[in-house]
Amino acid sequence: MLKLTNENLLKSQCYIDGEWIDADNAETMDVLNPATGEVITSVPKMGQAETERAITAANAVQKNWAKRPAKERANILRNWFNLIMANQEDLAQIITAEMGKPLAESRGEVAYGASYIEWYAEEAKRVYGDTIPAPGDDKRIIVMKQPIGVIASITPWNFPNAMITRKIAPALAVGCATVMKPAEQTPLSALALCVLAEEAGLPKGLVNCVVGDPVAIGGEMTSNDIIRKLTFTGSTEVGRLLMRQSAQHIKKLGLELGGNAPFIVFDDADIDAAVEGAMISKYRNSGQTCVCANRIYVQEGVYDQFAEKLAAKVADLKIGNGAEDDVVQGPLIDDKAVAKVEAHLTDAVSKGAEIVCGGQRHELGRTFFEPTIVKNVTKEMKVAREETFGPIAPLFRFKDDADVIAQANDTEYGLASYFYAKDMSRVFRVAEELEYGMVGVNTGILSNEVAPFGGIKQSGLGREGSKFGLDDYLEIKYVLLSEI
Ligand SMILES: NC(=O)C1=CN([C@@H]2O[C@H](COP(=O)(O)OP(=O)(O)OC[C@H]3O[C@@H](n4cnc5c(N)ncnc54)[C@H](OP(=O)(O)O)[C@@H]3O)[C@@H](O)[C@H]2O)C=CC1
Ligand SMILES: O=C(O)CCCC(=O)O
Repeated sequence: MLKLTNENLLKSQCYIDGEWIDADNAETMDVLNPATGEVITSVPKMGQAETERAITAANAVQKNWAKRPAKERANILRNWFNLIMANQEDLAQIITAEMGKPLAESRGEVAYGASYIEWYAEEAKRVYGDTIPAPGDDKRIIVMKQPIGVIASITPWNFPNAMITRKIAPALAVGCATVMKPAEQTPLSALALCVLAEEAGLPKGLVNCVVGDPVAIGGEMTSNDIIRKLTFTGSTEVGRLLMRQSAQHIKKLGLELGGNAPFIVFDDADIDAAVEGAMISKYRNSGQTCVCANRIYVQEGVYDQFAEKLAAKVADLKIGNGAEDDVVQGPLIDDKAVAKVEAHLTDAVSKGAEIVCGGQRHELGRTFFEPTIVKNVTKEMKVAREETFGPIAPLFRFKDDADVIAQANDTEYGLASYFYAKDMSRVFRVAEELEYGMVGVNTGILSNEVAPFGGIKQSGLGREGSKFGLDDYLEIKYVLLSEI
């Protein structure tokens, strides 16, 4: 049973044009707690018509919002940030209830999500244009940056709060209006953010949240000409589909898609630090993040030592309902997620990998899976090519730098990568040669609001966070002034 201090944060209706409403056909869908299987509440199952109304509402207010001075927009966003932090515990309880991650991680996610609002509230005041020396004495060139207009966002279940703020905050800060569609497993965090957005003073219609049929909602978002940008976090498969659908109106796209992160431990690394980094990178959110270490490459001289130390740490992980004290591994999101983990493991073992620890569903049942380590993994196995999105640490052995860089880059993905080494010339060379949007050196965690998060290759387009993240919501206009 979800008990909140501020009960108003638990919503069972969607938020369109500043009103809390049901689906036109009154259909609903249940939101389940993945740790217990209990129904937390139900939410409307909306479709095309409601999405269209949300887009129209956003369009009606966008230009006025954009005209307000950046400082005014910033002050309202700052109110939103303050309210989120004041309600941090309730928002964390909601994340844990609908998504399953341990409460400590949920509290961290709320603060992490809010940090994007704080950062962009500040940064919105610095949307500088430019002047350019003109090619003739009778001419002047001015470059201005203007908000792109109405944007749509589609977000996943693994970070039900922060993936929304990371997209909405820069959009609102520069003067865009927004329509969001959260994942069907985790709509409650999104709706709670809307409650606080309203309280913070964000004008009616500026932030809209539509929950329901992904095909109908995504179809409207990509076919409605008012939407000028679609920002999506989720699987590469759905990203590709949305990109295809967006081609009709040549919409700007922000895509944060799948990853297949290599985590490399060189023989000169601090092995204890590398083990700590691997624990965070691999087992945060039970392995359900797109930047989780998916392939762990360990140089042959330190392979056994690393495997032994990692296994000792994994043995200490407490599994259970994320709402309970000291639990650090919650359930996986659903049966499909467990089936993928099992398929990857079965495939690896059938091709010669050896289970060091874990390897099966946990005795708690449901979607709890034991944190697992497998040794003697090779590139022929599924774990080498596909994102597992679960708590399996596959340990690959490598000989030298050239060998591991070639293996690490041998994937269509290019989101996050990590390596541990001390030698400075190696550090620079490897950081340059890894074909990834993000490289963590001697660290297992990369994400923060001041840095550009994003991938290359089939991991996506655009960047979120940092000053670079603002450009994704702005258009450049060049004005040529000519003397007459
Ligand atoms: N990059 C990342 O952060 C993430 C990667 N993944 C990867 O994807 C795999 C599958 O996870 P899954 O949750 O199914 O990811 P999806 O890509 O299916 O879901 C992400 C979001 O896209 C929506 N969506 C799904 N289909 C459509 C569609 N046709 N049109 C518009 N929106 C759509 C979902 O809505 P709805 O929930 O209503 O289906 C959800 O809001 C994971 O195992 C993992 O490998 C998953 C989540 C996050
Ligand atoms: O998995 C994701 O989609 C989001 C990455 C989490 C992070 O920001 O670190």
